[in-house]
Amino acid sequence: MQLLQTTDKDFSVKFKTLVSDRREVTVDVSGTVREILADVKVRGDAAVKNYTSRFDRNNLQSLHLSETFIAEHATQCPADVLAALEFAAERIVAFHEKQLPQDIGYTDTVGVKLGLNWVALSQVGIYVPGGRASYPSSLLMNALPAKIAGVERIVMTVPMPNGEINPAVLAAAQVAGVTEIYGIGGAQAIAALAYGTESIAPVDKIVGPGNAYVAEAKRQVFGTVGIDSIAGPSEILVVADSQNNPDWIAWDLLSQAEHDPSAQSILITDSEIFAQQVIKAVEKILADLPTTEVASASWQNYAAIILVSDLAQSIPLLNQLAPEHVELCTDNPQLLANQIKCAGSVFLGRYTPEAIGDYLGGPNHVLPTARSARFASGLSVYDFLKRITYLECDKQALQTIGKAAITLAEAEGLPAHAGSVSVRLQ
Ligand SMILES: NC(=O)c1ccc[n+]([C@@H]2O[C@H](COP(=O)([O-])OP(=O)(O)OC[C@H]3O[C@@H](n4cnc5c(N)ncnc54)[C@H](O)[C@@H]3O)[C@@H](O)[C@H]2O)c1
Ligand SMILES: N[C@H](CO)Cc1c[nH]c[nH+]1
Ligand SMILES: [Zn+2]
Repeated sequence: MQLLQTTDKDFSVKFKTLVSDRREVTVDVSGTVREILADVKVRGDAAVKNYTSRFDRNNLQSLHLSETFIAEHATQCPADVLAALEFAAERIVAFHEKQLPQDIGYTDTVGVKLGLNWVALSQVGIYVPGGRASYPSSLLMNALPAKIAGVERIVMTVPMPNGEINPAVLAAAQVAGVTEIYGIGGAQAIAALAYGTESIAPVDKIVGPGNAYVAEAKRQVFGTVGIDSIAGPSEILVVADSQNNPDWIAWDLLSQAEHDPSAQSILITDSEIFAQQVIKAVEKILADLPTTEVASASWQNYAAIILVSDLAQSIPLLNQLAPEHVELCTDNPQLLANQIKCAGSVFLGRYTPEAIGDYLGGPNHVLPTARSARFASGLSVYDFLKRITYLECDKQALQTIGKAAITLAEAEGLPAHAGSVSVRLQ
């Protein structure tokens, strides 16, 4: 963990380093992924089975999980977990339904009819990670917006290390209404979704988080299919005054650190005493945290505390860092929130821990990381929609706007363009 102070002489140099620091896996997986993709493209199911046996120690007879398998395993999900999944789904659906956009249609002053229609993608693949941990919450966050958008075919892949699967994942699939599920993961699952195999029909877009192999595979199949953003290691930035309970803030910082050794937690505060209290609280929690190995590595290597003289100074710093999650733990959080330009998702006040957003706040938890919040947004219903525009001129409308089109076509040296308009004006 590093402590920076805006009054330090070398603050701007240190802050620049913090902003530009790359935390992604340094191992180059692109060669391995390229080989896996090429193999699956040629050998289909046989290649997928081969990699599933090698990387997940799972000798699948069939890649597809049968209705009976899904039902039998889903019933093993504890009742309280199922109830929580259903509660989460209701809240996620309620928020995402409000995102459905309106079509546009109007006739302009010269009689041209114009329109823009939103159309759902036909078939999408959702990748649910399952290597080190299982993520039923990510299944809901990926599948429910697709359902709301109106996607007809939602295909899910989830790895099953040693042939095992967390029943909560299959219960979440039932809650979200996902029925076409394959027990595969990694680059081989992305290849199967993008190119298709004997048993998996290809999709048009692949969404969902995953490890370095999954992320690289998504990068390499982009173009053959669409993808969402590449969601890397988690990040949290907490802006907190000294009126906060240091324990609460320590738990918030560690909630994202425990995801990945490359996760990043940052605290911006105007009180040095409070900063020291948070550091102590983090160390105390880490001593007993079951996920301490991962969380400690993240805290030691990537955490930062920035001391400012006034919390208003946090805004330009925050906008440069463009973090995945921001917590504003102050009395009047809206004042700061209004000035945020670059962040994935913002959590306001002392009673909105980011973990609520990870599970059931309503907004999506698949968010831009590694400063991509400068230009990207979290997963939403829009990721599963396309736009098609419409235009209709009648004879009179074409007379009015056609001449200028002919002039522009001639200026571009494209006589067939000019001709296709002028023949209709004669
Ligand atoms: N941003 C989000 O919304 C969000 C949500 C949940 C999880 N995550 C992140 O997703 C990631 C999940 O990673 P994971 O590993 O647990 O599961 P995963 O499902 O992404 O990866 C498991 C797969 O990786 C492949 N693999 C493993 N080692 C390999 C090797 N040596 N060569 C080739 N392929 C190999 C295997 O095929 C295996 O099936 C974590 O980084 C987690 O933080 C992000
Ligand atoms: N915080 C993660 C996204 O950065 C999402 C998640 C899933 N489960 C718990 N958390
Ligand atoms: Zn989380």
